[in-house]
Amino acid sequence: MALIPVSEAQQRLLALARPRATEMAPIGACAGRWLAAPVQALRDQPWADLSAMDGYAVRAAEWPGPWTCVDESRAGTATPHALAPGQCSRIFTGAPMPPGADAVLIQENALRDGDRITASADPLPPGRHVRPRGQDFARGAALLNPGSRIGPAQIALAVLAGHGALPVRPRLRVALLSTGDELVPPGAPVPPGALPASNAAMLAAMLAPFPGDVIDTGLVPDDMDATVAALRRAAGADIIVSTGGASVGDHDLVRPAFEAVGGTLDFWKIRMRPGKPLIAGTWGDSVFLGLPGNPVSAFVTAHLFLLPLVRHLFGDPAPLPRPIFLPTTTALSASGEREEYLRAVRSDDGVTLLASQDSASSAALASADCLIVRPPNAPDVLAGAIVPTLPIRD
Ligand SMILES: Nc1nc2c(c(=O)[nH]1)N[C@H]1C(S)=C(S)[C@@H](COP(=O)(O)OP(=O)(O)OC[C@H]3O[C@@H](n4cnc5c(N)ncnc54)[C@H](O)[C@@H]3O)O[C@H]1N2
Ligand code: MOO
Repeated sequence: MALIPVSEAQQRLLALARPRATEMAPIGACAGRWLAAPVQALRDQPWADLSAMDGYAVRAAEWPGPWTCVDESRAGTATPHALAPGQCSRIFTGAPMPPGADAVLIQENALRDGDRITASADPLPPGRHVRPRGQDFARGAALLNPGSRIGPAQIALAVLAGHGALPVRPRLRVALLSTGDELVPPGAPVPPGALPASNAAMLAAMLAPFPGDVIDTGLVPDDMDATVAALRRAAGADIIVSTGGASVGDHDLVRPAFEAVGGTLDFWKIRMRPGKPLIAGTWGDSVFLGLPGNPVSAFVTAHLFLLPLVRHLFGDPAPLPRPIFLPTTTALSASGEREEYLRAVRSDDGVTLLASQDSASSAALASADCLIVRPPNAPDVLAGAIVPTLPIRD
């Protein structure tokens, strides 16, 4: 198969995903998801003209008083009594204005003598310290659009609008397979020839912000039967992700095992560095992604393919990472025929390439906070040139 360009591979991968049904999720389970349908206000907010301050509800035209204080309105009061001319009501923040009152004299500006209230400062314009009914939103108003991300502020708005659940895509099930005879679990003794398996833990951390379950099917030896069995354990997940065994060596069995279980390959090998041997296809309702084993390759391909696929399955209308454009602080040499994703760090001066660009250099990856994107066959550029950069850390 010819190497395919990154952008084409991303589009093809997203097109493999089947649309998922919408569910109503309790509001406490909605953070980090995307709305699947519009959200309208089920009520007026505020529900009535409310006081914004603690003080006295008065008729502004009667300033500076005196008023006779005849009642009290507090948050929770449903039907405050109407005021006659010359009357006022004690009122607290969030309480409904009594009919007849149109302003609030804050208590710091009031002189009180028994029930007799007088203003001590500043004329009161009508509407002073009053939040009119529906000022925030009116019943029926369109508040949030489909495709918008649900964060803390959107949750507050939806709750105030009367919602206890929101329409979203269901939690995602992602199964992980780590292939390689050499792998031992994190923290286990590492005999000669062995390597701690870091990819599954890294991918689980990358997936952590998204609601769902990560199913780690464990370490899979480089053996056809074992790889097939691991894929069967992963069956039914929305996304199945393997790492390692994606390339062309005798022990790279992921692609043949995927085809042996009945998976349909869509593409293999991308014109990118690192990450060339990426495999993508479908198996039943699952999307399969075979990432390369090198930790940096696995990270970069997860960032460019797995996370956009996850966002797409949650209904994000713009799931692909968006570059920002920064000056490079050093000259960059010409790139080869593959698109390059160079590990780099950002500062006030721009973006600086890290010394090690080896796709096995986990230390360089851990100090990087962005990737400089070099298009295929890009020429040398001098320090100061503006280059597309993908942030990889919050
Ligand atoms: N003759 C060729 N050789 C290679 C090619 C090629 O085109 N022709 N491609 C190279 C590229 S590019 C990459 S990337 C690697 C990745 O290939 P694989 O996906 O088959 O990965 P492995 O060979 O299984 O492992 C590579 C490397 O990563 C380590 N590894 C594997 N799994 C994990 C894990 N879970 N945690 C941490 N490290 C892991 C593994 O021990 C190897 O050192 O192939 C090139 N070869
Ligand atoms: O594409 Mo590989 O990931 O360069 O090392």
